[in-house]
Order: sequence, then C-alpha cells, then structure tokens
Amino acid sequence: MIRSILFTLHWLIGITAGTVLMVVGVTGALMSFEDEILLQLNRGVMTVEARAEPALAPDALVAALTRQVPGRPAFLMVQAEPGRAARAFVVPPGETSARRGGAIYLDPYDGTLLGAARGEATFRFIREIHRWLAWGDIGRAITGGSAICLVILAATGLYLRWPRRPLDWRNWFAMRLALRGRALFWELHSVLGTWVLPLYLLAALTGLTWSYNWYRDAVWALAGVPIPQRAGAPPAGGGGGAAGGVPRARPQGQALDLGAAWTAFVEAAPHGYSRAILRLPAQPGQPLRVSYLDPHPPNSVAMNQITIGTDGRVAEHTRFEALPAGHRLVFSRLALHTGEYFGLGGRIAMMVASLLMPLFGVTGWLLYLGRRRQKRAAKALAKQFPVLADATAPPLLIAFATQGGTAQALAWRSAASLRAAGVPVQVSSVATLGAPDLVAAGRVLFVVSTFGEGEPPDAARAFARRMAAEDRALEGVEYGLLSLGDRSYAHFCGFGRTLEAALQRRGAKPLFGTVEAGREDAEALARWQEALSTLGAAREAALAWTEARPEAWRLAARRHLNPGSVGWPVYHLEFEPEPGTSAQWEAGDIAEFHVPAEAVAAQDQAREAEAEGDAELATRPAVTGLAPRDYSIASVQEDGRLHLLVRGMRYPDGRPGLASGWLGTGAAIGDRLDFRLRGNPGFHGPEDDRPLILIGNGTGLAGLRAHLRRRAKLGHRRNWLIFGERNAAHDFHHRAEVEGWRAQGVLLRLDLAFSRDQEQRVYVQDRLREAAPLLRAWVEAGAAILVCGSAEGMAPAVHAVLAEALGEDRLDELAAEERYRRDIY
Ligand SMILES: Cc1cc2nc3c(=O)[nH]c(=O)nc-3n(C[C@H](O)[C@H](O)[C@H](O)COP(=O)(O)O)c2cc1C
Repeated sequence: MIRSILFTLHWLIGITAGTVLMVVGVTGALMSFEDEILLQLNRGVMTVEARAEPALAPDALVAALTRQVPGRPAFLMVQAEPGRAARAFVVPPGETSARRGGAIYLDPYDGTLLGAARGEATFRFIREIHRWLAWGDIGRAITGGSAICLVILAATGLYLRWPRRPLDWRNWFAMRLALRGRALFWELHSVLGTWVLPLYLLAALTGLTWSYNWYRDAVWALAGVPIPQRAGAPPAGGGGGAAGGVPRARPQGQALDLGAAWTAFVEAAPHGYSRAILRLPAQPGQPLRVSYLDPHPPNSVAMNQITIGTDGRVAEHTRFEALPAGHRLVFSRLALHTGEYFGLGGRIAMMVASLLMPLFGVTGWLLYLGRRRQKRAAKALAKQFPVLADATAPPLLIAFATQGGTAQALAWRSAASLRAAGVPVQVSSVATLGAPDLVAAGRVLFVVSTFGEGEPPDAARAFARRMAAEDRALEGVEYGLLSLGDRSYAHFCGFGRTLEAALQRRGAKPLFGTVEAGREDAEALARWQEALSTLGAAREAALAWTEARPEAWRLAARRHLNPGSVGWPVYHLEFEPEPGTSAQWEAGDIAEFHVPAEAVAAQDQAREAEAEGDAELATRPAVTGLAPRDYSIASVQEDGRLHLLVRGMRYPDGRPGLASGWLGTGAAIGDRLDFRLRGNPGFHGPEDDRPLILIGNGTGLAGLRAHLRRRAKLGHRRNWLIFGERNAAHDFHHRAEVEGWRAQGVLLRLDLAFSRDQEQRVYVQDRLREAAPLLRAWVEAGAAILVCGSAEGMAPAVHAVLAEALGEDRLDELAAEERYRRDIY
C-alpha cells in the first residue's frame, strides 16, 4: 500500500516537476565553470599582461574610474594575482544603486578602462533561468517548488529502491549496461539515481535557502546564525553571508580617506588576501567594508569581513574560521550548492549530476509511457475478452495445473476455440484459485497434468491441499476435466483422479465425462474438443497437442565431456539453426528431438546383425522410435546456438540408446537434425534479480547452465549452484565455466557433491541439508529454487530436504508463487 502510494507520487511529481528540474539542472551545470570560461573568453578585459610594478591601490583605481566613468563607484574588487583586472560597479548619475551585472574592468596597473566582459550577460541570463526561470516571483515559486519536489523524488526513489534483505550493496550500486529497452531505462534511472542522490539532496536543500525566507530562517536558526534583517547580498557576487548584520550608519560629516582605510585593511588582514571586495561608502560618515578571501581559502565563499571607520581604524573584523561551525556552514551554502566546498572533484561531480537531470526526466517519462501503454493494452485485451463486469453470466473459467507447460498450452488453446465462438472465458493457473473463485465462476474447466508419482504438479500442490478440505462449499459449481498423464507411469492421471474425487465430494457436478489423455493421445483430444463444442466452441480446426513444427538444425560441434568416467558418456552438442528456422527460446525451455528415420534404420540393421536377437528388446526401440525425446536446452538465445547435454544411454544388452546414441556418435558434424523447441514456462527463471538457488545432478546441469548464462548476462549475481555427479576428475561437466562463474562472482556460492570421491556417498541433497540455515535465509530474502535432473532419486530427495528445512506448506506456497520450479525426468 505504502509502496504503491509512494510510487504514484514519484511518477506524478516526476512527470510534472521533472521538466523544471531538467532546466534547473542543465543551467546549473552550465554555470559550474563560469569563472574559468569567462576568464578564457575575456583575455585583455578580465586579465592584462602581468607587470613587475605593483598594482594601483584602490584609492588610485577609484580616482581613475571616476575620471573615466560618470557616476559613483559602489563596489570594487581587486585580486592579488598579477595581471587580474580590477572589477567595479558604478551607480549611474541620478540612480541609487549599481546596475545589475554591469561590471566594468580596469587595468590594475594604470587604471585604464578595459570595458565590460563578453559572456557575462549570457551567464546572467542562465543564472536567472536557474534561479527563477527568468520569470520573476512566479518563476521563483516554481523553482522553489521543484526543489521541494526533488527532495521528495529522492526520498521516495530511495524508499522504493531500498534493498530487501540481505543487503547486497555491491550489486545495489552496480550498473548493468548490457540490458536493453525498458530494463535499461529502469537501470539507468534507478542505479544512476542512487549514485547522484546525495548530490541532488545537497543541491536541493541548499537551493531552497534562496527560494523561501521561512526555510532560510529555519536553517539559520538551526545553525544559530542571527536572522538577517535585510534580504539581498552585495551584487558583486560571492560573500552571500556578508549581508548579515550590516549596521546602518547615519551620515556624519567626515568623509572616508580610502587610501588610509586601505592601508589599515592591509595591516589588519593577517595573511594578506587573494581577492578583496570593497563596498565603498555612499555618503560621508559611512565606513569602508571589505570582504576578503585569504590567499589559500578553503573555498571561494570563505569570506572574512573588515569594517574600517572614517577615523582610519578597524571597527570590526570577523575572520571566517573564527565563526561558529554552524555559521561557517550556512555562509558556505553557495559552495555546498555548487559542490565547490569539496574542491574541484565536488564541482565536477555536481556538474555531471546536474547534467544527468534530463536523463532521469527522459527515462522516467519513457518508463511512465511504457506503463501506460501496457495498461492500455491490458484494457484492450479485457475488452476483447469480456469479463465479469460486463457479461450477464460470469465467464467460463479454465484452470490449469502444469509442470512442463502442456496443460497450460492446451488450456489456452481450448480458451481460444471457445472465444472464437464468442464464449467469454478466463484462463488461470490453479495456483491462485480457491473454492470461492470456483463458486464465483460457476463453470470451470480443469486441464491438469500429473507429476511425481500420481501427484499434482509443483505449483498445484497448495491448491490440491485446499481442495482436499471436507466441506461441501462447491455445490452449484459445474466442471469439466481434461486430465493429462502417461500410461507408462503406475498412477496414470493420478492427480486428475484425486481432483475429480474432491470436486464430487464437495458437491460440484460434471458438465460432461472426464477426458483422460496419455502422451500425445490424439483420440482423447478429439473427445475433449467434442466436449468443448457442447459449451459452444467451434469444431472447424482440430485441437492439437502442439502447434509448433519441428525445425532443422545443423550439428556444429560435439564434445565428449567425461572420458574415463565410470558412467555413460556425456556429450556437449551445439546446433546452428538452418535458414528459415525460427530459433527462439528462453532459459528453461525444452528441445524435442525428432529421431530421424535413418537412426531407426541403423539400429534395426545392428539388431538384425546380432543373429540371436532378444524379441522383447527388439520390439521396444521400434515402438518408441518415433516418439520425440526431450532435452533441456543448455544455452540462451543470445548464444546463437542450441546447446544440449546428452547422456548416451544404453540398453541392458549394451546397445546405445536410439536418440542419445544418434546424437552422441551416430550423427556427423554438419548433419541436419529436427528439433521442436517447446516453451517450458514451469521452469522459467525469475524475471527480477532475486536470489536463485540452482540444484541439479548429471545432465540436469543443462537446464541450470541456461539459467546461469542468462543471469550472468543480466548481471544478476546472487546465484547458488549445488551440483552433483560421480567423480570430480571425470564428471565435473563444464568445469571451467562453472569455476569461472565462481571466480567472477556470478556464483555467490558453489556446492559440489561428487558421490564417489569418498567412502561415504555424498549427494546434492546432503549438501543442501548441511546448508539448511543458509537455504532458509536465501528463501527469506526472496530466493527462487530451480531443480533440474533425475526424477528418481535426486528430485524426491531434494524435495524432502527442502520440505524438512522450510516446511511442507511453505514449499507448496513457494511453488504456487513460481519460486520452486523443477525440470526433472
Ligand atoms: C517426472 C514426471 C513424473 C510423472 N508422473 C506421472 C504419473 O505419475 N502419472 C501420469 O499419468 N503421468 C505422469 N507424468 C506424465 C505427465 O503427466 C505428462 O507428460 C503430461 O502430459 C505433462 O503435462 P505438463 O507438461 O502440463 O506438466 C509424469 C511426467 C514427469 C516428467
């Protein structure tokens, strides 16, 4: 709730005040090196050739000025550095104050008029935009308001980005420039934003002292500085704090002797000066006030103040370093604002940060527009598929429970055939559903698969538990059920049957007879389509198990990974897409290998050659020969190649397995082979950079490797790999890559279990159990868990350890939240 309010506040302010902040930022950056730029532009005006002779004293300069320019000199700035011109402000005749910015430069050695400096007017205009958008009080209110907005943006931004535990600061400040599109905008906006945040806060909090008197007074009061009675500092710039406590002297006859007063100043300034600004008396009786910088001042606003009376004596002398700390800080607000307080580095940092302001504005806008577009698209989609609100009856709910994605894909295809006939439908994973949702929908079609040993898919475990409740709350609910399974398992369609029993026990009524479908059972699917047609679905196009076709890939590389191993050979294979093959997949997806006819023929020949031929064995490969084989993809699309990790299986009589044998030794480099890439949403990784625990054994490393390659590319470094095989010496597949990840920090932690490297067998589940406290901490920090590898032995044992460490319910919850996902076989 708080997050969403702050998020709205952040973008609302961002898209409004952001525009002004961009202007203020850029103008501020332009002024960062104003002095240096003007000096370069104005050789011969702001500087003259340095001479050996001493420069004129202020009284001689004022005399020279009065001879050449009509009016009363009001301010004079002299600098100790040889060749630096004197700078003066003159009150024109008949006026009461010096014209804003109308500085005149004089040759310090002979008082010759050098004129006005080029570019000063431009910088004055930039400064006016920076301070009040060159728009008087209205502009000042706007820039002041946007300074407050900048503070709010910084604070809300920080809150929204505050790392969840455990704090991984290095990661938090790291920029991942390899990202693309919206993710890159987000990264630039949030990570760079975090870097410049202290500078923005500093600029805003000091800048506000010029915007609001109440704010300035509050800061002054906090710092213990007496609140100035009069607003406005001398127009000569710098010395912002000098305005404080200027006594108003009444004219009292005696005129100041500038020569004597200057001598008194020179004697009083303990180290001399680098720059002195003289406020010249307007009337007889008024003293001379000098603000001066020491030869090596801590910053350009560390001004000391001296007042010299008409009697030629020092009346008051305030040294900057003698001021209380609070005063010094307050009087240094300009230096803080420009970053100069921290030296040249501070100035450059502030300039860069100010220049970056448009980047935040632009990325912020792009992110905002992107969100709007997404929302609109979602609305359009909602219109296309009317939901509860505008339909007389609630839409039909299609609920799926899937491990490998088949049930999910069939649920969507069923929905499409109903929608095509105008039947409103909603599709949802059962993970998010409870009895009230089923009751609200009234009619529910379930498409569920079975996993484990007659169990629900991982993400449906919590739902299955909710359904097992005893009460009859589902009276009035009508259901249809498509149950997917595989007849080679002992508990065919086990979960579908459990679900149906629960539905009936709780009072739900079937819409039609349940359809049980074995692998790729076309006839069962036709029955399901028939059942859908009773609800109004179109019958024209036949419902298919899959819509994608196998495509051609060329075997480009193959490596035997485990020579010398006691186990079967493991091969790393790389395939390149043939022209026309749409090579698109995500980490976690599956490549279905379609065994070529020549592989079957080759095996038949081999079998015939073995004269005796075991009849039972002989028929088995022939029967299963045509069924495609699934392999977890071990690479990411950016790799350009499809990588697989294939174990060369053997029949009990020692002959190589049909598919894996062909991949391992049968096919030659350059051969074309058919694969259908199948989305496996149930094994996709988290979108964000949450921690990831990857557990697997043997060729299960394939699926984990794809995820790790993806995470490495994204710069998501909180990864923990637990991998097991037989012997480290032979079976540590992709060892160099895994150790490389560990060295580069792509793996925060690596646990290896080589079962046969010691007396006592050690497996991944043992490693996991040893690290149970860490496992809990990672899960607490939002970690997701991916398990890839053998469904017998490894997966159930790992599951048991996870349940033991986290609790069975918590594990089911994690699965429902898509944070516990498995690709096991
Ligand atoms: C590890 C594993 C265990 C399975 N266990 C069963 C089972 O006990 N009973 C069954 O009928 N099917 C079982 N199956 C087969 C699946 O239910 C079937 O392949 C289904 O089409 C998968 O659908 P899905 O991709 O939506 O998860 C199992 C599949 C796997 C990978």
